[in-house]
Amino acid sequence: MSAPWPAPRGLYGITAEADCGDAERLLAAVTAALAGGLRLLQYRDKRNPPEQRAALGAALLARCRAAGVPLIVNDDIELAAILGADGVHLGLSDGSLAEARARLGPEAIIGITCADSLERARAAAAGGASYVAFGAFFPSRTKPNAPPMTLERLRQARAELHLPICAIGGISPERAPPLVAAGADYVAAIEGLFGAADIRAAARAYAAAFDGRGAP
Ligand SMILES: Cc1ncc(COP(=O)(O)OP(=O)(O)O)c(N)n1
Ligand SMILES: Cc1nc(C(=O)O)sc1CCOP(=O)(O)O
Ligand SMILES: [Mg+2]
Repeated sequence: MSAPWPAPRGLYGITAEADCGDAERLLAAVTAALAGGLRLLQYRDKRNPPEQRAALGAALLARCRAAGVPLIVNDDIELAAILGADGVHLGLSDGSLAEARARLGPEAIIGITCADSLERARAAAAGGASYVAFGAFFPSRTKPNAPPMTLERLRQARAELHLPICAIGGISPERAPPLVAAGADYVAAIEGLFGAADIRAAARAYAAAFDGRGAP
């Protein structure tokens, strides 16, 4: 059964490329993050061929279902459909929101990258997106060319938009609280979470930024 949406506010973990070469390592990392309070998981894997991504995605979905946490597939609408995942995340050069909605159905979680653009977020909201993502709030070693986004624009987005907002880009646990205070419902992290020596402790530290804040 699909996980409920919106998921409670909190940490949105995104799988690290470094873990995607080893299924055991990937599942151990995700299991630790779930134990630490991860609220959403995105399967982002730009290194493996389709068959391997289908196998890893299925294993991740089983793990997420057991924890009641939604699994979002990055970029690939068809893989999300084949897996029966909870949704898909689309950037500027990925498939369209309309195409994803038509393929995945009305209940699917569809997230849209808005970079630093309120205009794009307005269009995504009007087009039926489930959440919008802004970034990069800090320099990201994972995605060094992501354009910068400001806290002030996040506040504007929060004041105007009536759908969940995700913040992304170079976010460590220490950097999460001001983003949450400015209106982020989810903070997305790769390196700060899956690059941590203790992934469960890192997830807990992110989750602490949301203490006292309930559903979006
Ligand atoms: C939650 C979230 N926000 C933004 C992105 C970036 O998406 P995109 O711009 O398509 O870049 P890639 O991740 O595909 O390299 C994301 N994946 N997740
Ligand atoms: C995948 C991605 N998208 C971004 C955006 O700004 O849209 S930043 C980013 C990388 C996030 O990884 P880390 O937490 O390691 O910085
Ligand atoms: Mg993409």
